[in-house]
Amino acid sequence: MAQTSVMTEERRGADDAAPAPAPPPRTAGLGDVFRLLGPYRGRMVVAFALGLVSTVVGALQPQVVARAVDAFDGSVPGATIGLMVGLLLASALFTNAQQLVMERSGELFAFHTRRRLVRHLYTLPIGVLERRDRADLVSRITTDVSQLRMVMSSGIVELATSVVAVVVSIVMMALIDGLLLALAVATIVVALVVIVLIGRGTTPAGLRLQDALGRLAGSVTRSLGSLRTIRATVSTDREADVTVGEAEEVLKAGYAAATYRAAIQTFASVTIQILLIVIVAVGALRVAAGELGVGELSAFIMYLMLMAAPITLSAGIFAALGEAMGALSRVLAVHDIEVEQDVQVPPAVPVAGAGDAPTFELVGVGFRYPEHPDAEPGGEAWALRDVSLRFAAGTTTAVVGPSGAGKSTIFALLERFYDPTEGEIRFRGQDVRRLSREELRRQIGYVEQDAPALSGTVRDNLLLGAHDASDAACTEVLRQVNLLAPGTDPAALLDTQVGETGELLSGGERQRLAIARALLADAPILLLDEVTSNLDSNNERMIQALIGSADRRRSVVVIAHRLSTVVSADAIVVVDGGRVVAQGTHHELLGTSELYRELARNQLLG
Ligand SMILES: Nc1ncnc2c1ncn2[C@@H]1O[C@H](COP(=O)(O)OP(=O)(O)OP(=O)(O)O)[C@@H](O)[C@H]1O
Repeated sequence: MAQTSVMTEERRGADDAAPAPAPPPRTAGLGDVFRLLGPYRGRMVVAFALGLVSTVVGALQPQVVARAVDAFDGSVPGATIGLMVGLLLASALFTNAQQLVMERSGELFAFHTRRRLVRHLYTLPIGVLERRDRADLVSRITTDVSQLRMVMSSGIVELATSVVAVVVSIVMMALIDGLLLALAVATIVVALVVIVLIGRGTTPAGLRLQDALGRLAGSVTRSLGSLRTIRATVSTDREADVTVGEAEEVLKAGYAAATYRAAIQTFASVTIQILLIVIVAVGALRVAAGELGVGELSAFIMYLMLMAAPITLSAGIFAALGEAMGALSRVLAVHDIEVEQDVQVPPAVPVAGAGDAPTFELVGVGFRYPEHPDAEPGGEAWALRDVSLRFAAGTTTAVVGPSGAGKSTIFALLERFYDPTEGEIRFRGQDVRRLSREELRRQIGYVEQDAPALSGTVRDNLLLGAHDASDAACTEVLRQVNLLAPGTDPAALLDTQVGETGELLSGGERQRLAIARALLADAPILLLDEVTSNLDSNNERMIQALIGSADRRRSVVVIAHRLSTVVSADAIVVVDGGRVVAQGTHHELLGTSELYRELARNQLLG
């Protein structure tokens, strides 16, 4: 029984190892809109109420005008003019208040949506993020949310207020003339049915447009990120053509969306014009027949105009609603991806304090990246196969092997960017899936291969790993890694901008900055992936001395191609084709491992 439960847990671990695949995009529906707008219900009711008052006040105007026309005797009484001005001002006041509430709610809605999206995005599994177009994700947070904001907040309230304006106008028109009203209502119902039918095409068109915009952003980001390579390979025109090609796709999708928008808007305004002509013609006949007064006809036409504005406005909103639905579908698609789960195998346990237990232990670990979900177990497509390893506390272990052997993948599993497909990783004796990822990561100072720096200052980069470190502590680690040349002003250095991905620094400076960051964080375990590849021999020796675990306080695991950097390590692990093929000290391996001997011979160490 106990065995079954272990098996179940192991199986679950294996399933969890693959990041959740992006679900097939689903088209957002009205249900999603109402769910999203739920928290803004109060504000929308206030906006609606203000709109209602403004509409009712506006609806009184034609009555005043009709009376003034019918009672016209050569002069307009001051009271009537005063009343009209008063109504106008009151209507403007309420309209302004309504607009303000709506616009502010819209901004709040956009902020909340972005906040949720950013928090969600930043906690998605690395495996998912690495496979998504990042610029497209950015455009979902920026342009898609803006698109949504326009329609969701103000659009919905305006739609509701428009309905009220239409209803109020209809009631007032009914009081004036039943026949004219019947004509107007019949025409408007037909128009609405046609608008809804055309509107159905706007959602897919909007989705295509937003997707095309996302791809355009991706193309520009890709090119700007590799500008030097593009210039050096004389590929500027070719790359520009690719990006312009994406812009053309936006144009095509934009044309399609515009066609629907134009059709809806045109249909709405033509219907209103025809209706006006018909009402004026029929109304004139009825005035001639003595069945309707001139003032009444004027009032009727004013109500028709009052109704026309919201109808045209609604048609516009309806057309934009389709595009907003497209944007909403793209925002929801990100929300639907499962975030990185923290503790995957209950019960959760706290991370144990440092002791003599091995820091990390890999037991029969096999791993395949999500690209190869169906790869035969243990086959070539597996990045790691049956790896069993222990990293003893307080020692320096080196991992060596040919390119593509799986060295960085081991680090990715220790950091829990991925979980093993098979087997188990333990940290101080505990299955890492029982530990909080954040707590585990706090125990590790990790310096990635290529050591990218983040846009910002040198100080920003250092504080990533130790948020509260003082300038003095920052300066000290910079001095330790030889980044603070004699005579340099430490404050000025800390304030120096490093460029978008650290491109204002040399490769070696970037590496030393990354090491300084890890040193400042002062974690008990250091994982260093090829961190001295760009350093001259002086700096390399200095860094080695610095990160070495001479005082056995720190456990260090270092990946290195240059064997000179690892000969003094306490243990060396040789990896090839995803398997551990040998382990031992430098001297032991020279005797036992053909691959290590070959690596050493090639580097003139043998
Ligand atoms: N994020 C990833 N997604 C898919 N496959 C990957 C990913 N990272 C690495 N791989 C593949 O996994 C295998 C092992 O790669 P890994 O980066 O661990 O090798 P390495 O030994 O660190 O190589 P190098 O010394 O060149 O850095 C390679 O076949 C590589 O193509």
